[in-house]
Amino acid sequence: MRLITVATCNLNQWALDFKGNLERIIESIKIAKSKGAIYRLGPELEIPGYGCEDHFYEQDTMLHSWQSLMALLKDPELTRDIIVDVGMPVLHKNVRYNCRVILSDQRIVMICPKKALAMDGNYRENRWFTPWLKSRTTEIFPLPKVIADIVGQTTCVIGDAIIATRDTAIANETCEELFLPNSPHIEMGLDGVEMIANGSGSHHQLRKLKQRVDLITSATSKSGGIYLYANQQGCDGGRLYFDGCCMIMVNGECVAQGSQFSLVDVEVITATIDLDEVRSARASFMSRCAQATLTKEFPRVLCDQHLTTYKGSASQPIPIKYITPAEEIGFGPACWLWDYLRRSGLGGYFLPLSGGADSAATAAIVAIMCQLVVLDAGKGNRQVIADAQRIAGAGPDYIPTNAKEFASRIFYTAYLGTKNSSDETRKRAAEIAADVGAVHKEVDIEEVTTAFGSMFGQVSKNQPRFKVHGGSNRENLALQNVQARSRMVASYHLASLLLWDHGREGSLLVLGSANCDESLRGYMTKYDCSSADINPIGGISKNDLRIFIEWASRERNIPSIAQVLTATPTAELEPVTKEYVQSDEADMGMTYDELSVFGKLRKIHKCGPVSMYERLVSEWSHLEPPKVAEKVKRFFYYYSINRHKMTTITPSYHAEAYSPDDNRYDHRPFLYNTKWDTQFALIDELVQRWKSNQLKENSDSDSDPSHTNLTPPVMPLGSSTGTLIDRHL
Ligand SMILES: Nc1ncnc2c1ncn2[C@@H]1O[C@H](COP(=O)(O)OP(=O)(O)OC[C@H]2O[C@@H]([n+]3cccc(C(=O)O)c3)[C@H](O)[C@@H]2O)[C@@H](O)[C@H]1O
Ligand SMILES: Nc1ncnc2c1ncn2[C@@H]1O[C@H](COP(=O)(O)OP(=O)(O)OP(=O)(O)O)[C@@H](O)[C@H]1O
Ligand SMILES: NC(=O)CC[C@H](N)C(=O)O
Repeated sequence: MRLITVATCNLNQWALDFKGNLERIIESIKIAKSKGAIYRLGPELEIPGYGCEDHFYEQDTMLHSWQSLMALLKDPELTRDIIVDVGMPVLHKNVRYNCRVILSDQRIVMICPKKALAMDGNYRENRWFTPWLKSRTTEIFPLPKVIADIVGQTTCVIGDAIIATRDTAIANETCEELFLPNSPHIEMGLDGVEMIANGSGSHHQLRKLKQRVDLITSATSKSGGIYLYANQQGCDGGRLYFDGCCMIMVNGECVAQGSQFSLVDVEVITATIDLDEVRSARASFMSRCAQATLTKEFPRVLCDQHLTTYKGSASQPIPIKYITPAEEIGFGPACWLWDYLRRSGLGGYFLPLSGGADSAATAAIVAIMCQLVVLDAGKGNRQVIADAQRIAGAGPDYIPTNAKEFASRIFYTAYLGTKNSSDETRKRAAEIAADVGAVHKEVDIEEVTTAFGSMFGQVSKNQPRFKVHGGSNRENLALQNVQARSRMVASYHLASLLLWDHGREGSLLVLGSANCDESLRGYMTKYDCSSADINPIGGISKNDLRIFIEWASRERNIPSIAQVLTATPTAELEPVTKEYVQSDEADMGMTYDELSVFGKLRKIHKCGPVSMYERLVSEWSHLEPPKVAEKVKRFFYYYSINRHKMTTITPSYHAEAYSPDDNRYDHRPFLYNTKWDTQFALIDELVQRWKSNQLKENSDSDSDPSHTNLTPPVMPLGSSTGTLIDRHL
């Protein structure tokens, strides 16, 4: 047995919070050492924080990063008997790299720049960094004088190399590199690297953890070896929630796993691994050995440390813990809201609560946040207790022990009724607020909207009417929108005064609750309650929210929210008559299920109108192509007339791959030709072609007595012939 004890962590870093970031790094090193680890891995760019974005251009960010590194090197204890692997940006020959810096015994062993940058979806690393493209090449890096003065070392190695200790070989692979078809761990593993250290900055997305775990499992089961995975955890200043889940895997099995969602700022996990297990697995895998002998060697940088011991016992495999999407929606946004609140310096949240599904889900997420705070306070988490005391405006003796009681200090809701509001939604809102412990107000905003009516009377003799009263579409929309917009102004007014009214300092953050699907369709009033400070559910589809509501009502002690599942979603902006009750899906001209499909095809599968039509003709076999064409065209029409609303959409928690958030994720124009002339003309041609084929087939079958199948077949994609443009040319 040759045992090695290693540590990795989840750190809740915050962009540009150099002091806090350094404190958390130091704490993680101390914990790792106290658990006997000889290697400590931290998240990607942990020194300045992963999300510095354009601040990476600033020389100040470099300067402060070196200052933090200097602090780590200055204290002889921190790097004694342990290899410390930290992430920071490094400028080499006037080129900026996203690097791992390897420290040992107050020396810099080497600097490993990231070789493949993350550039899709939310990631734009190539905007600030250059990948290290010189495979198996190292150069001399002259250390800044301040560092050289401390460590007595003037240069170190930078580049694509392996760290060779006296008894093993270790290499870095940074975040995105794990996701590549040709990951560094493949060649490095073949070249004898026994442990890969991956410091990541990887964000949460619903159902994504499995992909990450599968990649690490496959990396270590195919080639054998140890894999250390560290991640940022929390909101580091943007829309993303980094979901931790630090892990240690050996030969395809997990031996330690950290939390995915947590309020703990520093979480260190360790495992003791028998290196002989790795050696034996590899050396008996004969076809791998043959490949290994052919592998071109990487440069090795020596680190004169002995990492293994013969004493102790190895950690045993554990099952990987996955949670359900409903739990992910509950815990991810709740942790994000907590980080946002404590870091914003404000005194709590305000939510306009309508008694409908979306604001009910948002209220439930705040309730779960309060539950997590109470749970962590109960475990003695001093940071959580201190933050809770400050936010709640309570004294040093206050310890939150009851989630509803804590909510009553930091969560305010209001039902903002007009004459179109129903008793049913008003009652539901009050019950939900009581269930989550919020301070709830009922405010009548009818007078405010009437005042807008009088204002219009000053400029016109015409008084707009609702459609049900004989008004036009335009009048109908204007009368709806003034109610919705007044709610937004009322919300900010209440948020700025409610704490004052309760004799407390500060003000509240306004929560928005537009979901991903209605944003995509633009079924919302611009600058209404969708224009809030932040929105925990803006990246979540209506269907997932329903799953979440069902779970939260059952498992998180919020029974009243279950009522919204059976209620018809309605904006309650139009008068109810005997013949008419406003309903979301009827208004939108499409169902939430259909919207989810359109959303995924548009964003994830990169479909324009024609490809979407073609895909859906084959997937929606219950509909005939003319119906599919109508639905696709309707979707693109509404999507494009409302796209401008995405430019001002409230920043929301990114949770869904088909999020339409224009600001960071889904970059598109916001002024479209909403006629889509060319695109819709081709769809019409394809429909025409289908109709002609139908006629032909019907007439063929009429003349063929053996043909008994009367159901019109759906034409397979690309099988059509004719004189029209062939899409598949
Ligand atoms: N191309 C363009 N670029 C930039 N801005 C553009 C624009 N076209 C219109 N606009 C602007 O956008 C305005 C139209 O958008 P907007 O005012 O939102 O109004 P609009 O989209 O016409 O109506 C809002 C819709 O949301 C529905 N809704 C449903 C459920 C809840 C709520 C709610 O709020 O509670 C609302 C409501 O029933 C209605 O159908 C125009 O008046 C103009 O100011
Ligand atoms: N009567 C109301 N009182 C308070 N807030 C309201 C009211 N009506 C609407 N809102 C706010 O405006 C937002 C958008 O309204 P909309 O009718 O679109 O609701 P929704 O998206 O269907 O959500 P919900 O299911 O919460 O009603 C709501 O989520 C809520 O925050
Ligand atoms: N920082 C990174 O390289 C992250 C990229 C990676 N694809 C992820 O989502 O986890």
